[in-house]
Amino acid sequence: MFVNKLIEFIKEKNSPIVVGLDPRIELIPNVVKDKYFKKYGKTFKGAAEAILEFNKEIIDSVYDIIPAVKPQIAFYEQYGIEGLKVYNETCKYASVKGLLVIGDIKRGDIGSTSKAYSNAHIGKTEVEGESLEAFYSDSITVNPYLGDDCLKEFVGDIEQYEKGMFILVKTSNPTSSQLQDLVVEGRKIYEKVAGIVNEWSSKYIGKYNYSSIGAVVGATYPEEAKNLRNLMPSSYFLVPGYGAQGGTAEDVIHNFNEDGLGAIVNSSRGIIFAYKKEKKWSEEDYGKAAREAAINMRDDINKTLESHGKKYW
Ligand SMILES: O=C(O)c1cc(=O)[nH]c(=O)n1[C@@H]1O[C@H](COP(=O)(O)O)[C@@H](O)[C@H]1O
Repeated sequence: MFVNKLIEFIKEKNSPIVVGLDPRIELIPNVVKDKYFKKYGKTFKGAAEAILEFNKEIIDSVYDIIPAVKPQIAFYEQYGIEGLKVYNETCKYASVKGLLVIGDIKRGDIGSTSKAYSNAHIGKTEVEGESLEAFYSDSITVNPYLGDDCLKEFVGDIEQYEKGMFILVKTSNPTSSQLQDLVVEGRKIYEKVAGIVNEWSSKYIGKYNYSSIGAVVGATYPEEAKNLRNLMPSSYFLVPGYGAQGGTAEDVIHNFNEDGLGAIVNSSRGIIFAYKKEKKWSEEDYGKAAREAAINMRDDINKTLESHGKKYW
């Protein structure tokens, strides 16, 4: 079951953090880019191959200190088919290195279309009686705004293939309140979504009392997190927004339960492009810089959890 593995990896590595693999070609070191642009020209193929080498070095540098990575598919899609191939190669490489892969795909459509998205990312696609895997991931992000019949289509594959999903509840962006905080029938919309997530979560609880059906709760909304933690006690929270978006360890603390579990905090730019932030790093050191940034983030969150009496393992 996805959530059991996630918890075991978090405990083994003493690390409730996720590294987001959101490559931006303009920030990839020239030593990597130049090689591929020379070989393939300034093309999608050149960009995609540079991204793959970059991602592999990042994964090699952090795989032993984190439980999971989260590639955001948009950063690959923008390079067309070549980008999508590299998305999948990145997911598989991370998995071979012993990491859980959270495919940040944010899908959701009418039921029958959601099923096709589910086949593509956490299930299998049938071709004349053959069951084939399109893209590899252990868990995905899902947009709930089409309602229950959309979510239901992902749940079948979660059960059958022991995968997970994180449903968007309260997102980290500055204007997330514009729609998510509207009050309808006495409750904010994100609270209503939390109610739906809680219902789905409680049907798929693993051996550590957490569910493979989780929620996305932005690090930038600590007050809302307190409320959401109570509304979805068994849901695992994916918490993006630490670092580059301004979220701090203190901000994310309410996403964790008293057992020190219940949340996994993501940082993308802050880790993978850490080499850009300090003069001490040369371009070639981008892997080392990412490792140091991931260790600092892990220690920051662990120290803060301990100071709140929330870490017991
Ligand atoms: O689902 C997500 O991962 C997500 C939800 C959300 O509310 N906010 C958010 O930033 N994200 C993703 O988390 C990552 C944040 O990246 P950084 O801001 O670079 O750390 C990006 O991949 C976003 O798409």
